[in-house]
Amino acid sequence: MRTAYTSDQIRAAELALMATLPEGTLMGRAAAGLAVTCAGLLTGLHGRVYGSRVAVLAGGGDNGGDALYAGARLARRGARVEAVLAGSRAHEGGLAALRAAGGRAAAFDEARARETIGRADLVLDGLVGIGGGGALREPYATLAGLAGETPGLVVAVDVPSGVDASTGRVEGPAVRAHVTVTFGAYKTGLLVDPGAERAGAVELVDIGLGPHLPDPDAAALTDEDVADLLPRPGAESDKYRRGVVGIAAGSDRYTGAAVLSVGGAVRAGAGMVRFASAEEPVRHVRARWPEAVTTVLDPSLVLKSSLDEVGRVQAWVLGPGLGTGPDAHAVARAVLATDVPVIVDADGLSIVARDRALLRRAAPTLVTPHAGELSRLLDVPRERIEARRLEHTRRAAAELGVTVLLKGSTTVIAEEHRPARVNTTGTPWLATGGTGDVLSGIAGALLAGGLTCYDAASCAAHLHGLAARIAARGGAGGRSEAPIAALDVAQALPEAVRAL
Ligand SMILES: NC(=O)C1=CN([C@@H]2O[C@H](COP(=O)(O)OP(=O)(O)OC[C@H]3O[C@@H](n4cnc5c(N)ncnc54)[C@H](O)[C@@H]3O)[C@@H](O)[C@H]2O)[C@@H](O)CC1
Ligand SMILES: [K+]
Repeated sequence: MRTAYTSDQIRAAELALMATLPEGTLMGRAAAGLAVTCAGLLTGLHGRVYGSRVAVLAGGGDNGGDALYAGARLARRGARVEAVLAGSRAHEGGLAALRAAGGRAAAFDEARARETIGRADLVLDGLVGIGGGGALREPYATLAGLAGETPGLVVAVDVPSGVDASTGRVEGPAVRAHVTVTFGAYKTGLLVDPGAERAGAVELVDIGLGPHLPDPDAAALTDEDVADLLPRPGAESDKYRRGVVGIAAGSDRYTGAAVLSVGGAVRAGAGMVRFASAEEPVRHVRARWPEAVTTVLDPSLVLKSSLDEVGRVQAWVLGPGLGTGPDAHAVARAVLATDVPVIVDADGLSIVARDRALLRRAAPTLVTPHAGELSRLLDVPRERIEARRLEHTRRAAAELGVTVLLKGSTTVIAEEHRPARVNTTGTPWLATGGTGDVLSGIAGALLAGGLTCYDAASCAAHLHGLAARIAARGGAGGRSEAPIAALDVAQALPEAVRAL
């Protein structure tokens, strides 16, 4: 598991560790690790460090200190290092080390900074780290913009400047790095968009913080974690024990979403799928997935909140293509009145946004909105949600008393009193119609298989992203990606499980 922390958590751990070590030890470790990564990148570019040009953007705090000390190490290996000092003061020790190693440094001057950055092979962003707050002020903002114009590689020190290390929030100009070298532990803002996207590849330098770290603020599952969590059939298993998932989706008007959700559940390893809906979607599901046991719902029974005719299930998926009219509302009421875990997705979310009381139930509930749907659930503008994804996912979990999976560029999962989970798999090709319906089916299968909402959501997102990548590459070994359809994602699920 990759665990991540807020700035405050990191700072507290650093203080505790620092108290046990001679002054300067931590910065020495950080700068040494940073210099090794930069030297590796420069060697990759030119075959050597000697003679390469490095621009160090140094803020007034310790983040600038790290960058200046790393610059000094590169200068000692023959790099031509020039530092742009952005603050009214610079880290004294770092600046002296850089100068002693033959590097140059001067206070910010726009024309000169443009020239230095414009000819650099590598720009080291040491403007602000975990001490940053709010939008970058001048001249930091200008320098963050100039870093975007360099022909060279951009390496962010600890976090890309302009990205909030605790949340991934970006308010104004921010550095876009090829590589971020982060110290001691991952910061949550490096895993959550828009910060994650600004960070590029993240490398962790161990500075000995481990024993001082508290419970994480967020975590990302690895393939191994998902392999361990995934319910797998044993010799004793039969279809009932493996988990029966009920899917209440589709309507005479929308049949595709139902087919995709059932496909996700079948391919993710449900013991059995019971599909309940109107006549037309039932016909489509039977034609595409003969494995599913189908029931045409009698509206009068649903109105009495009875789903007895469907048979026993261990979890329900509610919503894809369901519609939002009175019949759909009755189905939602009946499903949410059951005593098993329920995933509410798509139209199901529109229904509960209008009738929040439906979410007050004893059994666990997982909601899987995208930003627009979460905007309706929380009554917060979509743009605010996009800019502060983690914060709003947590808020929804607390306010609604459910587990929340927010879909999007990085999928975030929140449940009260648990670290947020951040998904790291996927491909931009996933942004296509119907993939969310497949996700609901996968999560349903895992929930019916016995996972909690929190684990089912995290594992479903992981597998979904992995399957999408495999589908886009035409197989686990493929190198370049191509467009995919939602059904391709469902079809690639077995290969994703095999690849874990
Ligand atoms: N505390 C420690 O033990 C260690 C800290 N390290 C480094 O130290 C960093 C934290 O250092 P600091 O606490 O000095 O803080 P930073 O250097 O991250 O930021 C503080 C500086 O940024 C300026 N600043 C803050 N917000 C700004 C904004 N919006 N616009 C413009 N300027 C802004 C402040 O005026 C101050 O000069 C870490 O990110 C890491 O790089 C590492 O050396 C490892 C050890
Ligand atoms: K930085």
